[in-house]
Amino acid sequence: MAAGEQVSNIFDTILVLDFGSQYSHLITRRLREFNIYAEMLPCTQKISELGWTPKGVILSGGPYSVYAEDAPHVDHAIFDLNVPILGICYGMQELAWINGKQVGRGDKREYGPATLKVIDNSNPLFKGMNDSTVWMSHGDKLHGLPTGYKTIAVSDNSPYCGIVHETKAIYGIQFHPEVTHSTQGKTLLKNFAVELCHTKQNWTMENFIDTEINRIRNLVGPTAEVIGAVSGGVDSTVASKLMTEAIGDRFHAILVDNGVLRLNEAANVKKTLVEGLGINLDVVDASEEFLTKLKGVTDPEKKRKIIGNTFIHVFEREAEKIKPKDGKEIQFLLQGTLYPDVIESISFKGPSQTIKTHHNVGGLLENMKLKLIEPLRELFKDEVRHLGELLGIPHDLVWRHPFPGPGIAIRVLGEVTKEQVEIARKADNIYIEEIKKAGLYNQISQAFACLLPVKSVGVMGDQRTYDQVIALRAIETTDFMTADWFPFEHSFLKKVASRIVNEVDGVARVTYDITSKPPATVEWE
Ligand SMILES: Nc1ncnc2c1ncn2[C@@H]1O[C@H](COP(=O)(O)OP(=O)(O)OP(=O)(O)O)[C@@H](O)[C@H]1O
Ligand SMILES: O=c1[nH]c(=O)c2[nH+]cn([C@@H]3O[C@H](COP(=O)(O)O)[C@@H](O)[C@H]3O)c2[nH]1
Ligand SMILES: NC(=O)CC[C@H](N)C(=O)O
Ligand SMILES: [Mg+2]
Repeated sequence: MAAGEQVSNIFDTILVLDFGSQYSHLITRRLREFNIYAEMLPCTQKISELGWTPKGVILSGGPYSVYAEDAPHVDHAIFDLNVPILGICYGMQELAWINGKQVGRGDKREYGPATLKVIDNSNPLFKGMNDSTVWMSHGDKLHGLPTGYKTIAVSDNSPYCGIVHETKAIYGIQFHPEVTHSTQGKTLLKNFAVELCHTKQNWTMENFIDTEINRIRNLVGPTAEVIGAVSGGVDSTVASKLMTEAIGDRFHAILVDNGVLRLNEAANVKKTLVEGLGINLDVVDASEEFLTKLKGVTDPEKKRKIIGNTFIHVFEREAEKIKPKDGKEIQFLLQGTLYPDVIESISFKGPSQTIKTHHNVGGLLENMKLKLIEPLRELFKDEVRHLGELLGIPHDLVWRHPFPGPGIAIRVLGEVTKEQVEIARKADNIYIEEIKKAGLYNQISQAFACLLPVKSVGVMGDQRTYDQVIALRAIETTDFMTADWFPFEHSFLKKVASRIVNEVDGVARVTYDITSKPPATVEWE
C-alpha cells in the first residue's frame, strides 16, 4: 500500500468483504456508479487493522459452505462497528451461521432468475422497488430464521430470501443484487449505502483530483523527486499528468523505446506529453539493445522475459543518471496500478493457471528500494479515462486501445528482426488508420495486425510474389478475459487488405481472425 492518507479516510466508504464470489468486484463497481466510494478487501481482514471506519459493511457471496470445516468466516468485530451490514448469499448464510447455525444443503440448487416478493415494502432497503426478477446462485439455504431476525422478502424456493435483524440494521439477501440480471439490484445496493448507511455520494473524479494532488504533495514533501516509466498508454499518462500537476518538474518520466513500439510512437508520445501536457519526459532509445537480445528467440514467453528484464535494466540505468536538486537520491517510483490489479492480488481466491505472463513491466523494480506512489490504485479503467479527460489529456489518447508492454515483439510471430517489425508496424498503422476513418475505433476494444512466419504465393503486376501473411485482429470485450471478434463490413476488410498488400513490401496476403477468446487469446503469442 502506498504511504500517505488513504482515500477511505477522506471519502465515506462502504467496506466490501470478499468471500471469493466471481461477482464480488461488481458490488464495488455498482456503488461507484452512484458516486459512492467502496473498497473490497479479503473476508479475512481484521477490523482492528483497517485504519479507517466504514459507513457500512457488505459480505459478498462465495463458493464455500458456511458449515464446512475449512469455510472462511468474518471477523466478529464488524458487529462492534455499529454500522449497517448486508450479507449477500454466502454473506447472509454467514450471518445465519453466527446466529443459530440454521444453514444446510438445499434440496435443489438454485441457479438463474427468481421472482422476489417483498413482504415489508416500508423497509428502506427496498425503497422505490417492487416485486422484481433477481439472480440466484446457491446450493445451500437457511433452514430457519437466525436468532433475532425477521423475514422481509421471499421467493418461490427461498422462504428467507430477505431477512433483517429485529433491532439492528443487519440485512441478509439470498440473491445477487450486483449482477445485471437482478433488474432492481442496483437500487437495492444504493438504498443500503444511502438510505441505511447515509453514505455521501461525493465520489467523483472532480473531487478525486484535488484530494489526490494534495495527497501526493503531502507524501512527497517539498523537495523529494519521483521517477516513473511512461508508455504513452492511458494509465501511465494519466498518472504522470496527475504527478505533474502535483509536483511539476520534480517528476521525471522515462519512455523506453524498445524497438517494438508502434509506428512513430516514441516521437508522437514525446510530442503529446512534453509539448501538449507539460510532462517532464525523456525518451531513451534502447531499440538496438532490445533487438540484439531478441535475436534468434522464437518462444513467446522467452520474448516476454527478455523484454521485461532488459526494460528493468535500461530503466534503472537511466534513473541513476537523474540527480535531484535537493542533493539526495530519487525517493519515489510512480506506478499506474489500477483497482482491478489490486483486486486480483488481494482477492480471496485460489491460484489460477498461468496462460501467459503479463508482466506489468514497471511492477518488477522491487530491489530499487524506492517508495511506491500509485495514484490510480483505487480506480477502475473507466474512472481513469474520465479523470484523464478532466486533466485535459486529448480524447484520442484517453480512449486508446491497450497496448502490451512487449509490443510488436509478440505480434511478429517467430523471430523478431528490425525488418519483420517494420512490416508489422506499417500494416498495423494502415489498419488502425482505416478503423479510425470508418469511425469504428471506439466500438472496438482492441485492434492490431500480426505478422505470421509463413510465406504464400501471390501475383502482382503479372509478377509472381512469394511473401508473408498479415493477420488482422479486432475484438469487443468489457474485461479482456473473454472477447468476441468484431464483425466488420466486408467492404471495410476488402479496402484494408488491398491497401496493406499494395503499400507494405513483404506482404502477399491478408486474413481476418474470427476466433473468440476463449478458445483463442487476444494476442497471437
Ligand atoms: N515502452 C515503455 N516505456 C516505459 N514504460 C513502459 C513502457 N511500456 C510499458 N511501460 C510501463 O509498464 C506499465 C504497464 O503497461 P500497461 O500497458 O499495462 O499500461 P499503460 O501502457 O500505461 O496503459 P494501457 O493499458 O492503456 O496500455 C506502464 O504503465 C508503464 O509504466
Ligand atoms: O502488458 C502486457 N504484457 C503482456 O505480455 C501481454 N500479453 C497480452 N497482453 C494484453 O492483455 C490483454 C489480454 O490478452 P490475451 O488474451 O492475449 O492474454 C490484451 O489487451 C493484450 O494486449 C499483455 N499486456
Ligand atoms: N453464491 C454464493 O454465495 C453461494 C453460497 C454457497 N456456496 C451456496 O452454494 O449456497
Ligand atoms: Mg500499454
